[in-house]
Amino acid sequence: MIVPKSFKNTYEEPPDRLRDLVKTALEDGELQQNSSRDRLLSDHELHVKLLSQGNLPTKNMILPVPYIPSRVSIQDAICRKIHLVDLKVESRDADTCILLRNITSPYIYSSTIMVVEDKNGDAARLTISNLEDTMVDPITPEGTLLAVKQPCWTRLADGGYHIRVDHPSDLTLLRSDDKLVPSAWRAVKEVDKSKNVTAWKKEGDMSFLKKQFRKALECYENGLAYLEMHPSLTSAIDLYRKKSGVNIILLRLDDAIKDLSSAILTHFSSLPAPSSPETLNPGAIEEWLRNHSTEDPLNIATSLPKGLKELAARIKFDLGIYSDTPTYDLSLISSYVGPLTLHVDAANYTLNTEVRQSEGHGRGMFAKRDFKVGDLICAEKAFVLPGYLIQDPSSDCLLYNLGDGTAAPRPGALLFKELVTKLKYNPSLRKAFFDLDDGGYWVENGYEINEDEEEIPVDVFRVEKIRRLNCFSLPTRSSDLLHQPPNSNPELRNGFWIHASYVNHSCLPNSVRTFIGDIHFLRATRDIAAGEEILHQYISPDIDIEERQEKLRGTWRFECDCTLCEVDGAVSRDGRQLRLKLFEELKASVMRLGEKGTTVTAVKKIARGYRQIEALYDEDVYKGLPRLALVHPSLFLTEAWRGVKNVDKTMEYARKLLRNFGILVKTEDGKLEIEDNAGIINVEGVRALKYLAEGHKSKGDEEISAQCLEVARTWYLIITGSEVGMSDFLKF
Ligand SMILES: C[S@@+](CC[C@H](N)C(=O)[O-])C[C@H]1O[C@@H](n2cnc3c(N)ncnc32)[C@H](O)[C@@H]1O
Repeated sequence: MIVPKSFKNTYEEPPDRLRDLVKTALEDGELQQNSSRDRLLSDHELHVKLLSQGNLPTKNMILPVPYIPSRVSIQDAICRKIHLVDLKVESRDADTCILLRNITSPYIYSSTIMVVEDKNGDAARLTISNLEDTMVDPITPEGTLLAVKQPCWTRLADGGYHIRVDHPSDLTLLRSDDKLVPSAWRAVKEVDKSKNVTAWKKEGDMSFLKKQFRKALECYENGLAYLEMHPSLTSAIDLYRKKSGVNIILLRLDDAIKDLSSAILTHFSSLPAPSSPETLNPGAIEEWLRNHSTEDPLNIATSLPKGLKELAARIKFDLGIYSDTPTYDLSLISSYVGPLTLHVDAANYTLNTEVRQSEGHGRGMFAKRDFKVGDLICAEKAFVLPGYLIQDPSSDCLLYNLGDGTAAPRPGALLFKELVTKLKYNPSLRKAFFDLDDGGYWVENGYEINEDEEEIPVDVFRVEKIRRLNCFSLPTRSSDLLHQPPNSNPELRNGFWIHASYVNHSCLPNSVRTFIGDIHFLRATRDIAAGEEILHQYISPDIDIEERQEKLRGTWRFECDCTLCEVDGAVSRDGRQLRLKLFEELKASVMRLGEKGTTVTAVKKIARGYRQIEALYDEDVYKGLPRLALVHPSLFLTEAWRGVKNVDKTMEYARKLLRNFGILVKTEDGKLEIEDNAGIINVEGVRALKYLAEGHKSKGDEEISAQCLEVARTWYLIITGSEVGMSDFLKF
């Protein structure tokens, strides 16, 4: 087929044009003439052809103006069945549903697009958004029967209309024997009766190797159907095991549990009579797989073959195993993790923290016991952390939210899609996710919260709200950040941790979060008493209080009320602006120096500028608090004095650097003392301690030097999550 030169890809929607459409779409509600069937089909064919030729743009995932998912069941009598001729422009009725049949091979890129027909033979374009789908293993191959709830004609940016499905629960794939399916469509595709179980298994395995996971599931199911007529326990165990493994890959843990449970029951029924634990039934096995513990009260695992035991362990780790000891082999975990291997088989440790109402911050996380500086407060495996190669352009995508005009780059867009997929296929995991802060979205949109609701619907707009308010940005391993060249801006991943989502923000935190692959560690940066709220920094604080409050307001809709914000906020506007002006001037001088190279005279000039800013901080007011406008200048001066080998000045400015983070260091009577340790612990602080250790050693104060290094080691662990690379980092 020749693609005409004038061809325009109207399947990849330009967000700017859609944004304009959103603004003008309000007057709608009329019936609309659709394109002809022939035109739709030829247009579709061209798009599929173009896609198969490669040359793919960045994926634009688009969330339109929010609407609530339909809550009626398609099987309910109140759910009115309508046809394509009944659809109205930009107007949806939550009690309606349309039955459709896909008559094309789908186009799968930013979304899944196909041409469908209804019972009357009318045709239309259907776009399914927000679901993981692939051309090699499409969710809706040609011939698929679908029911779409609350359908409406949605305007396309380049003219024309389509039915657009955003909420996964508004779409149901129908089996051909479903009573809703019109009789004309019931010409059931006969299962190939000539195939025996071995043939189905083989075909399933081949599909699996070609990454056609859904096809593999279908083959294994056909194999199991064959076994109903020709029973074989060994084959049944094998097929259930394979299905369970495929479901894990597809993130369908609820289904994987059912399959594994069937495999285990079949296994026990194949053994001589008393081998099976007494009260074994599907419920008991499911309970064991979901008990979040290594405990096995019914002693199921012991007599399982290796394959089933491994699957059980995989599922248990994916659902989270909770341990009561904070013991982790950090070097080993760290050595497993790489750009494509984020998954770590490690247990969660959360029992010494609890979530409860905090004062003025909504819910928060609280200490249930005392923690010492450096202690692990909690550790948790990710709910979702998408794996992809950061340099790989084929995973480039953006998520446009037309409702609030925001756009999330690749890390957020991929996290959103994987969250929607995981929630869609695992109703059992929805409650914990949807309990999180959605910024009031659901209530504001009139959705009644029903605690007993059996199946919480997956509202994609709500998922996105929760993602934005609760996700973390992270490197593959926190220690990787220490090895980045200065001023480099590496792309960070976006991941989701449920327990950690309850930690509130403070610019003066008492904990620091780190990541090794998909495990999150939170450590105490100072001693914390039982009952205290655990706080970390959502973002490192800007020097300018207005800017930092603006950032917190913009993303999280609150203003920080920590002591630093209180004190910074009490400085007059003129005073703050003078600080900023001097800071900017000093920064420009440092930049100019960078071009010429550093001399002692030049460093002294910067030190004068430093003192000018320092004079603007009232030491009584800022006692024990960070002086953020002095952090970068003191950092520069510490390195500069070290560069010209002036030990005393290096130590003086290293101490000042720590002071500017709110950490007072005294080295009197041959002892290191860290006073008022309420400040901010980060890599610069660790480096400052290392320089102090180096300086004291060169002066023969071995003991203080060793004490500085000891504190530096604890801080290194706090900020990277492990000891990996510590001795190299602290070497001098
Ligand atoms: C990641 S959630 C933290 C848990 C949340 N408090 C809850 O009840 O689920 C982020 C939200 O918590 C609230 N929050 C966090 N830190 C806060 C603070 N320092 N002051 C006021 N609200 C805060 C804000 O509403 C923010 O959008």
